[in-house]
Amino acid sequence: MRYITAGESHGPQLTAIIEGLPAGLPVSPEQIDRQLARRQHGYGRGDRMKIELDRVELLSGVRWGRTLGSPVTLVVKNRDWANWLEKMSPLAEHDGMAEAVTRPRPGHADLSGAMKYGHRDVRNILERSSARETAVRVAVGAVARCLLEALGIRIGGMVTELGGVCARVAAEPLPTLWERAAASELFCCDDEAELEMKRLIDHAKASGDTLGGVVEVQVTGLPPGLGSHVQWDRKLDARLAMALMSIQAIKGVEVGLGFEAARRPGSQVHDEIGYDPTVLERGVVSGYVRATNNAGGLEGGMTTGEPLILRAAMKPIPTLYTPLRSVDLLTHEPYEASVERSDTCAVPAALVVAEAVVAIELAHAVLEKFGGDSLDEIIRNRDGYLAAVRSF
Ligand SMILES: Cc1cc2nc3c(=O)[nH]c(=O)nc-3n(C[C@H](O)[C@H](O)[C@H](O)COP(=O)(O)O)c2cc1C
Ligand SMILES: C=C(O[C@@H]1CC(C(=O)O)=C[C@@H](OP(=O)(O)O)[C@H]1O)C(=O)O
Repeated sequence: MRYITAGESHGPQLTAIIEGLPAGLPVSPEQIDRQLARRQHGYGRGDRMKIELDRVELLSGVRWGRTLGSPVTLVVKNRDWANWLEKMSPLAEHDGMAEAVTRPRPGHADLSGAMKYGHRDVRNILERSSARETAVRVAVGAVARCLLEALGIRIGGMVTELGGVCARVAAEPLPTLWERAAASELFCCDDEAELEMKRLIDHAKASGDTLGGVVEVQVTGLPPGLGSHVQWDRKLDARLAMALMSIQAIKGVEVGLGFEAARRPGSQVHDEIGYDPTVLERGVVSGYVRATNNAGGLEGGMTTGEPLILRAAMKPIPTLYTPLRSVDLLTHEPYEASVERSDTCAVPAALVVAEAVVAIELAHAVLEKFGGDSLDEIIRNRDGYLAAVRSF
């Protein structure tokens, strides 16, 4: 399975084409719109989210609610386009530099992109580097989720840190934590920490500053053996890390214990292996059991069958309403950086994007492992494999 996205932040629409999905997969616009709405939610976002009401249009590859096996085209329209018809026109009859953005924002793609592509108007870079693109990536992720859910694989997550405030995550089953996160404005499971996070966002907004944070994505119901140890680009941990790092403003990824593993001796890191045949009676896939899951569900680039635990660190938003120092690209004189309408904090939105890219990578890994051109064929292949694992 592969996909590509296209579209500018203030252009008419965002488009994605997904190739390689099996036939017979139930997909509905409602399932996709639910994820799009989650991405728009979240305390600390700017005024753009008051304009947009993201909805998907399914333009190919789905008929009567099921995939055909042909490429699936997804479109999310930009409502803001109506306000940018002139500034974003594809037609040539415009004074190129009249309203050019020429003071690159530190931390955004502006300066490197302008030098690389030879644009003096930074808008030609920021339109595509903008995280508006993540709207359609979340739509692709929602389709990937449809495949995973058909196989009993569930994805959720929460914001675990924001502006330096850490949430205490109680030792409760994941579905309970996911429900609690869903009820919070910041997708946070710790009410006390959430209040403090909101206070920090208010303060940052009032002072023209911005905040980042950490999101955690969890996945349950995975069979052991997705991904492979045999080649660098088949290792699932590497592929998941790349997917997460591809999200705008993500600067670090952890698997399981993550960086904490580097600080502990092996005896306090690795998850000891036991065998308990009684778990098979409860429908658990394999009799091999682990008392801990410090590995976060991945060993040797393959799933272990334990829940997948991934964290991604988001830097603070680069556009500051109290701008940082920059230089004008036309005069080379020092100036304050340009101010584009902006979010104060988008960590909750980044969680939804992180879940989406993890879903996409896992759907890819499932299709590699179980092959098949239709969902039924994938399920048959999966069941054959699970029978082998059960008696292993
Ligand atoms: C959901 C989301 C919303 C974002 N909103 C903004 C924003 O309003 N203003 C801004 O300057 N950057 C925003 N960013 C971050 C920039 O898009 C990002 O920092 C920029 O593309 C440069 O890429 P890099 O940070 O990965 O190096 C957002 C990122 C995400 C994931
Ligand atoms: C539009 C979205 O996020 C945008 C991401 C973004 C950036 O620079 O990344 C800058 C802002 O764009 P605008 O100036 O048009 O408001 C955000 O609103 C979105 O998430 O849908």
